[in-house]
Amino acid sequence: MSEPLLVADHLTKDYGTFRALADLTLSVAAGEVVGLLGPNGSGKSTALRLMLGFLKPTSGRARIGGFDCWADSVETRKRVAYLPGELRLYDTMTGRRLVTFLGRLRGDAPGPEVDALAKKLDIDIDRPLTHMSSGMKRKVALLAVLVPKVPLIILDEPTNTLDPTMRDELLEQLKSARARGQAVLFSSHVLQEVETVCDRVAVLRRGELVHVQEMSELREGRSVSARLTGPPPAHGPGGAELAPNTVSADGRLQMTFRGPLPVLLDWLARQPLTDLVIEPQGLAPIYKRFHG
Ligand SMILES: Nc1ncnc2c1ncn2[C@@H]1O[C@H](COP(=O)(O)OP(=O)(O)OP(=O)(O)O)[C@@H](O)[C@H]1O
Repeated sequence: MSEPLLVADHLTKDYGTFRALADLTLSVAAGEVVGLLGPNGSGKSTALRLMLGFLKPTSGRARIGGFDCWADSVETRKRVAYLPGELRLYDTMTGRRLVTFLGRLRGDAPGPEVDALAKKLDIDIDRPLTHMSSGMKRKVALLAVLVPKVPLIILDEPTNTLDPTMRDELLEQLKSARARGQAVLFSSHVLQEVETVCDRVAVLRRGELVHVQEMSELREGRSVSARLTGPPPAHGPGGAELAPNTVSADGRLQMTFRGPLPVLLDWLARQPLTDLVIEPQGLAPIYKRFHG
């Protein structure tokens, strides 16, 4: 069986005596969207820059399409479109010239999709970049990343400086990229955006991978919060055992339920409730476990 599109294999980076990334092993398959989640300084950008061949690993390696990201960086970069966390654009160009220039560097001639995408992102790409706000420049950079149909898109905190409408548009664009079979790896510290779009989420803490979450597992779960006015129930939904701290001393019920909704509703209907919230299970409790 061939290896996944992107493979990080015990990837480690020290800056002097400081270990910014420790032993990261992670893969991204074609057509998969993976989020790299962690607070400031947890090693997200370092991981992405190692995968792009901008940094030499202290030990371990990363491969894209079977090529080593450091030793064969020309080959690996042909397969990747990258949005850096901090932009350095050629300010004298218009947005259109920049996108065309970057396309030509990889041997593509961007077609009419540039204008369609510019319209969706609500940018005038014929304005010089010097006349654009930082959010507009970021949208031009996003356009340059979304136009080429490369196997892998890597984005470092792509929603930074985007307004909420544009953030949603970007997430839609990432879903479209997945539907075309492109893989996406992006860093973020915003739980809600990774929940919306990712197939898998990798949580970093101080340079270490502390958790990998398949989002499909969470989407099957529901988080239930309620207040009980009577004694705690003897059993959970469908007669299942209840975990010991499901109901606190002051009557607050907090649980996760996986199973058919009617079973949950039937059980809840028989409890002495004054308050009830049922939500899709999100990443928040998992993230809090590592970054509480
Ligand atoms: N060139 C460098 N020299 C020394 N230390 C560095 C260098 N670049 C990053 N670091 C340190 O490595 C750690 C990881 O940084 P990195 O930029 O990878 O984190 P991050 O998760 O992307 O953070 P943010 O969310 O703030 O962008 C931080 O402690 C940072 O200070």
